[in-house]
Amino acid sequence: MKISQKIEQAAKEDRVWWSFEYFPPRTAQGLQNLLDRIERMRALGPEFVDITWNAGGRTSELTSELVKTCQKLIGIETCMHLTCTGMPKEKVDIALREAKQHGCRNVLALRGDPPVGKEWEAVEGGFHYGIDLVRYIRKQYDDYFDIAVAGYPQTHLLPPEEAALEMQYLKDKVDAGANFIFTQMFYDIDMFVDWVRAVRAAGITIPIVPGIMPIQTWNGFQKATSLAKITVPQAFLDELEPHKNNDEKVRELGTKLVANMCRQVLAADLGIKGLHFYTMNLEKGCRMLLEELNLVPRVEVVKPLPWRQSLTPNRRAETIRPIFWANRTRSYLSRTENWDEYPNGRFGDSRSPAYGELDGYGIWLKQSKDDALKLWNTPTTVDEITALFAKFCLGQLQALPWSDSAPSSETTVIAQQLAKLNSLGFLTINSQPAVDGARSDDRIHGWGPANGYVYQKAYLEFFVSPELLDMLIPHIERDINITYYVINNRGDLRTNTHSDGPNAVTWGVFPGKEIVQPTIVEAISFMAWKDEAYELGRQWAKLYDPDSPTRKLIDGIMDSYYLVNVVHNDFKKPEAIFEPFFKAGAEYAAKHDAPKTNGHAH
Ligand SMILES: Cc1cc2nc3c(=O)[nH]c(=O)nc-3n(C[C@H](O)[C@H](O)[C@H](O)COP(=O)(O)OP(=O)(O)OC[C@H]3O[C@@H](n4cnc5c(N)ncnc54)[C@H](O)[C@@H]3O)c2cc1C
Ligand SMILES: NC(=O)c1ccc[n+]([C@@H]2O[C@H](COP(=O)([O-])OP(=O)(O)OC[C@H]3O[C@@H](n4cnc5c(N)ncnc54)[C@H](O)[C@@H]3O)[C@@H](O)[C@H]2O)c1
Repeated sequence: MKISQKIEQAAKEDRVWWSFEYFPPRTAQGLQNLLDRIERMRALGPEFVDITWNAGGRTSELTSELVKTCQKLIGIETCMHLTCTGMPKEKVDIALREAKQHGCRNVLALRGDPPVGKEWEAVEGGFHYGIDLVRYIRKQYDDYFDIAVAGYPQTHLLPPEEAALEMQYLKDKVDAGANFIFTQMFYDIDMFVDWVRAVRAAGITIPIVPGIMPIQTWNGFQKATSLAKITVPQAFLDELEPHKNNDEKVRELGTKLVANMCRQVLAADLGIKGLHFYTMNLEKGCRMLLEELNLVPRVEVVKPLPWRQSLTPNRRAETIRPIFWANRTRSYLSRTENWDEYPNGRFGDSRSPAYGELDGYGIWLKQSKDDALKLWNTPTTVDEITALFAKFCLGQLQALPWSDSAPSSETTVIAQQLAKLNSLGFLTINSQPAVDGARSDDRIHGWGPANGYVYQKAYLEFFVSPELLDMLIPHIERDINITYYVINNRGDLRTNTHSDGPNAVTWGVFPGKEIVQPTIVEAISFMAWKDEAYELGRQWAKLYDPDSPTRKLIDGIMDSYYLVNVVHNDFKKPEAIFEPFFKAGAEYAAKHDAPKTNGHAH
């Protein structure tokens, strides 16, 4: 059924409705689990779901697969996003043909974001703007599909002539045949209301569906709003910031703030009866919001479900559950519901549907070309690169291609050690210090509910040259408490671990709760992350001319360096993780005599 018909029906019945957006997960297991989650979240009564399209098309086949499964097997009305980015006409044709074959009647036509540092460019034989896609779909499929387009309440803040131009573009998309508008997320209700009124004043009459992003964690909220440059009312910050180390509290307060905003949207006499939730593939935040709005019954205690076969085809025949649940298969399904409640992206569980995504649309450097060049200049030697990394760790550089925000406060505890490692040639991109039972409200290390204790194993992740790696490994292997994974850009993996299972590196003990284990290290997520890690380096290189020394230097590093992660499993020895690095670095220095001045590759 078309979404516009559903909207019409709900309006006739004068009832509020809602829908859920999901993105294609990064790993096969994440995908299986997302399907289970979508199926479970049906109980929350979404009118339909929609599936994002990955800019550049890396997981675009997955979008089609997901559309098919939701539409045919889960049996829920589905809207497919489709973008122009990296899509010649033939690929658009395939996507639309498959959508139709699968019974999908709804497409959100978008341009897609430009790759960073670049102007948006159409591929040869492709489309330029969302409107081109709208026209093409109408021409090819007449009115078979409902077509949605994107609207941006934030544009209302632009200078008047620019805002008017954006409004005209929106009007053109509607005149070209769009049936309804999904908006970008927003938190400023006044701005939203003004924008909707302006849309109506411009003669646009089709339904507007507001995009609602639940607030799930402080970091997630910060990242999502800064990436999309979304205005956040001061009242939100005043309420949330004092609790930024307690994600449970942030979500509780964030739910109230966002629910309040939703109530105002529904009450504002705008004719809006529907709310479109950006789930980020997470369940609890949406459920809490719907409960707070009294749209679904409140579930106080999640009772363990009895063991049952999954309805997802791939999981129907499953007899083995992941190692964590080996002895507790009965509670597996209900446990997986909440396993990624506080995703922190560092080394999340690759089985989680929410694994490794920040915006759901793809991986790009977060800086514009100008900003990137200002930050990182034009290094021409390895030493200049290591110096950038060392400066970042010391808090003297705002960002690296792999680290979009300044080091966290807990990183400052090991800043000197990290800076030294970097100057020795280990280019660190991620780390955590060991923590042996800090209070959960600890200013630096704390997280989670009050009156608990949190623990961490020391962790390091870095790029390193083959020669320096060869010197490091024997030192690492001398410490039986260290486990490591080494991978290159071709995907050859080496490890001294003896199981494929996850290694918990962050866990917390809280009153009246099971142990919470938000961060793990495991082979599958490392392998999935590896593509992204090398891709970020490639994108950095591409900011420079193809023949420039900087381009060649960074490409050379991405071609030859290994990506390594190391866990020191004895969390009572915070300094022990650094020792093998200092020894290997000293050995390297002795071999190369004056290592830090000549700038040769390590
Ligand atoms: C609800 C929603 C869902 C989204 N889902 C995805 C997704 O799944 N995958 C993804 O990659 N991205 C997604 N995005 C992001 C979106 O692709 C980007 O924001 C993109 O930059 C704009 O797409 P659009 O279709 O709104 O752009 P368009 O309407 O094509 O506009 C793009 C730009 O071109 C300008 N423009 C438009 N028409 C003309 C014209 N005729 N002449 C000159 N300039 C013009 C506009 O001012 C605008 O700056 C989503 C955004 C929203 C709001
Ligand atoms: N490593 C993985 O397996 C993995 C898995 C999924 C996603 N990712 C991606 O990794 C990135 C980081 O994820 P996050 O949310 O944990 O990031 P984050 O920015 O929170 O960084 C994690 C920790 O590492 C520290 N850190 C950041 N840059 C560092 C550097 N250069 N050297 C040493 N320490 C540094 C930070 O201070 C922080 O404490 C994201 O882009 C995420 O998508 C990584």
